[in-house]
This record gives sequence, C-alpha cells and structure tokens, in this order.
Amino acid sequence: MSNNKKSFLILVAGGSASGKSTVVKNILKKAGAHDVLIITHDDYYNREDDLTMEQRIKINYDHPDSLDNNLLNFHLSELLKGNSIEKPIYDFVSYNRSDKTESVNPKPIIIVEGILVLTDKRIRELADLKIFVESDDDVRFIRRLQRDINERQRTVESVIDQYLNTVKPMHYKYVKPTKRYADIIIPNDTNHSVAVDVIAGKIKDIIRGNNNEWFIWKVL
Ligand SMILES: Nc1ncnc2c1ncn2[C@@H]1O[C@H](COP(=O)(O)OP(=O)(O)O)[C@@H](O)[C@H]1O
Ligand SMILES: O=c1ccn([C@@H]2O[C@H](COP(=O)(O)O)[C@@H](O)[C@H]2O)c(=O)[nH]1
Repeated sequence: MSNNKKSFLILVAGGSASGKSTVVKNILKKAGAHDVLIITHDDYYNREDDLTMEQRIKINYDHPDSLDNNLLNFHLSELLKGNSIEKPIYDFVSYNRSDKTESVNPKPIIIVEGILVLTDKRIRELADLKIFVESDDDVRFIRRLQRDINERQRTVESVIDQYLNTVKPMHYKYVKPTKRYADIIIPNDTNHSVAVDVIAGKIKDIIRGNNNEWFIWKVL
C-alpha cells in the first residue's frame, strides 16, 4: 500500500452504555463495511498478567491510566500511514488482554470508540472528526446492568458496586469533560437514526471524493 493513501479518522466517546458501539455499528451499516474499519478502545486495556483475578477485578477500568494509549497512538499512526497492525483483543470475562491478536488492515474510514478515547491529546490530534454520544445516567445504568449480565458474565451486585465506586465518579472526572472536544454530540436516550444518517452521508462523500477538504485513497 502506498503512502499517499490517507484514512479519515473518527473518534467516538461517551459514557459507558451511552450507545457508542450501537451508533458506530449503525454508521457502518449505512456507510458500508467495505470502507469502514471499527476499532474499540476496550481492546487496548493494559495487559495485567502478573495480577490475580481478584486483583484484576479491583482495577479502576474507568481511569485513563488503565488503557495503553501509547500502543493505540502507535497503531493509529501506522494505520494512517497505510500500514497493517496486530490489534490486541480484550477479554471481559478474564478481565485481561487475551493472548490472541487480530491482523487489521487500514480502510478509508477508521472509527475508534471508547469511553476515554478523547482524553489523550495525541490521539485527539490524529482525528479528523470527534463525536460524543450522550444518554442520561439512569438510562446508561439500566443498559449497562442488562448488557454486563447478558454479555460480560457479571452479577447484579458486581455491576452495582463497580458503577458506584468507579464508573460514575470517573465518568464525571474524566469522560464527560471530554464532551468539549467533540465536533458533534449525539443524543441517544431514544433514537439516533437522524444523526447516523448525517454522519453516514458525510462518510460516503469522503469515500467518493466529493469532499472539498478530503481527497483520500486515490491511487496515483
Ligand atoms: N438508542 C437506543 N435505544 C435503546 N437501546 C439502546 C440504544 N442505544 C444503545 N442501546 C442498548 O444499550 C446497550 C449499551 O449500548 P452500547 O452500544 O453497547 O453502549 P456503549 O458502547 O456506549 O457502552 C446495548 O444493549 C444497546 O443495545
Ligand atoms: O475488564 C474490564 C474492563 C472494562 N470494564 C468496563 O467497561 C466499560 C467500558 O466499556 P463500554 O462498552 O463503553 O461500557 C468501562 O466503564 C469499564 O468499567 C469492565 O467492567 N471490566
């Protein structure tokens, strides 16, 4: 792949269970999987092999230091240069990075979603578009409770304890303040289809080269 190809990088932040992955999946459905690569910041949680399961459960996963942003910054820089990466894969059940990685090739549009993806200045500066997905706290808590029990093998008690001890305080300290960096804020208490249509439309313009500012993936 030649270096004159440049991807358009979109960062999508927002509180836990605000609907980031759902919004991003719907953008992908409208804009087409062929041209859009999705990366979740969760895959970049630090590797914690030296800790026991009991110790890993107690980590504050809503603090920026729990994520390996050096690696994410390096990987995004490589993808933007047109190079492939070996992306880590996180395992929520073992609270640790898995031993497997995934080979990922760049695509014209790269979307990275995660609660803390707008906290690191280096990563913000790589981005062409920054989005914040917003839902009320009670809506997010209910969604998280259901999702963590169904998909992440958590108990009601563990979800409640984690929410009160770390998720909620860190949301106000680190996640919500990054809303000020967003170019677009998507309200997601109910329906986000209009916002998704607008963003998918912009993505299609970029892919087709109909955008004044962006002329990407042109093979000379
Ligand atoms: N607009 C919405 N209406 C109803 N449920 C939603 C909506 N957006 C997301 N959800 C649900 O909320 C849960 C959390 O959404 P998800 O996209 O995983 O959030 P995040 O990626 O921000 O943690 C999922 O079960 C998802 O289906
Ligand atoms: O091992 C872990 C790692 C992270 N978490 C929680 O995940 C959310 C972020 O994911 P969302 O999909 O955006 O909700 C974060 O709030 C961490 O608390 C975890 O529970 N266990």
